[in-house]
Amino acid sequence: MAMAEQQSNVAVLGGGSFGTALASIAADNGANVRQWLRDEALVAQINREHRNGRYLPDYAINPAVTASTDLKSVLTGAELVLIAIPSKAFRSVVQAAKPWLSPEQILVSTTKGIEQDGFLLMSQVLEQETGFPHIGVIAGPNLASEIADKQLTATVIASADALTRTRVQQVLGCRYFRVYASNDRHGVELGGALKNIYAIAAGMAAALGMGENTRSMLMTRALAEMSRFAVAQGANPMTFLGLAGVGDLIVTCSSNLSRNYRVGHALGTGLSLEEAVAALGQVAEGVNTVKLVCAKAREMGVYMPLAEGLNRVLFDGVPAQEMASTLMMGEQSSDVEFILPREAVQQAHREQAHQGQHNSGGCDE
Ligand SMILES: NC(=O)c1ccc[n+]([C@@H]2O[C@H](COP(=O)([O-])OP(=O)(O)OC[C@H]3O[C@@H](n4cnc5c(N)ncnc54)[C@H](O)[C@@H]3O)[C@@H](O)[C@H]2O)c1
Ligand SMILES: O=P(O)(O)OC[C@H](O)CO
Repeated sequence: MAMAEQQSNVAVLGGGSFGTALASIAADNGANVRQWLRDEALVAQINREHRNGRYLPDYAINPAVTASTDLKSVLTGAELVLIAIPSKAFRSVVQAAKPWLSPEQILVSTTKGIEQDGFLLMSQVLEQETGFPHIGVIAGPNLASEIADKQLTATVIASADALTRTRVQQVLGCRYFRVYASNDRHGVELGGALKNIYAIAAGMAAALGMGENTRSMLMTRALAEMSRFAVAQGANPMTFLGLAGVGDLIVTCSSNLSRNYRVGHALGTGLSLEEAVAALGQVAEGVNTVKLVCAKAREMGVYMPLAEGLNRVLFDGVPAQEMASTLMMGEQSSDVEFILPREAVQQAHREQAHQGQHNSGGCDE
């Protein structure tokens, strides 16, 4: 046993790649782990072969993980409940689990998505459904297959509740998985959800043959845009300097292991959205997130040219090649607006124009 101080009972809801990877970490760390999933055949395979042939076929699962389709037996006696269910099904699974949840338990969402009705993040859904005090989220640069391969990885547990932060650090922190703490739950959760949008754009840019300068510009301006949105939603901008902000953005915008990146790449090669999603065969949360975030940004008056550009490519039939113009036609404003506000740059431009000293700044080819 690594850092866990006492043997704990952990429940994982979800039989996908991340749920399976987290279940195995907790078991590697000495916990009793029970994993809930709906598919009887997959349950049998996990228990018999210690392998999840549907989502992580190439990796061994710690034999201490026991899978079941029975929510009651999985949840009863669990100190920590990790929920790794796509956002569209998250609430219904929490509702089904509710009879066996209790206020003493620590409930942690690992899902990087947004619920359409009310623009709710998954920890808010947990709060609404249970009203329990120990609620947190896990987010960070965490490609499930790399974790399953025991590649050195770090994540963030975010909660206003110190017990939640500490216990998750103890239960999951081990020689290949580091767990850093944050009390900005909203910022960390938004970071995880928002970066999926830009991972689609990055996959698309790669397929279109754009260079490293372009990729760097895309990721950096994405960081400016997502932190602008999150701050307008009440998050702390400093959170975006951390693993759940720039950390997750880097990995998801750079890796073919990311499902969001792969959807973008498929779009960039000319597939339609339906074809790209069908080819993936798994959930890419960013497809839904971009629609919800653009609607919310318009409502709040938050400037998000990259997300808007991607939204048009995904849903309005605009060719993927036009993503490039989204990058180049937006306002030339402040680099880091938490240092030099956008409004100050805009005001200076207006004053220059007013004095007739303004140069169009355009450059042809
Ligand atoms: N895969 C990763 O690398 C990774 C890493 C970090 C976070 N996440 C986040 O974790 C969440 C889950 O990801 P994943 O990779 O495990 O997803 P996945 O697509 O691999 O699997 C999701 C699981 O949920 C189950 N499911 C779907 N609808 C359900 C329903 N109505 N009722 C019960 N179960 C249902 C599926 O059968 C599957 O077992 C996602 O929101 C993702 O953003 C994923
Ligand atoms: O496969 P994706 O695109 O859902 O991304 C996985 C994780 O969020 C990376 O941290």
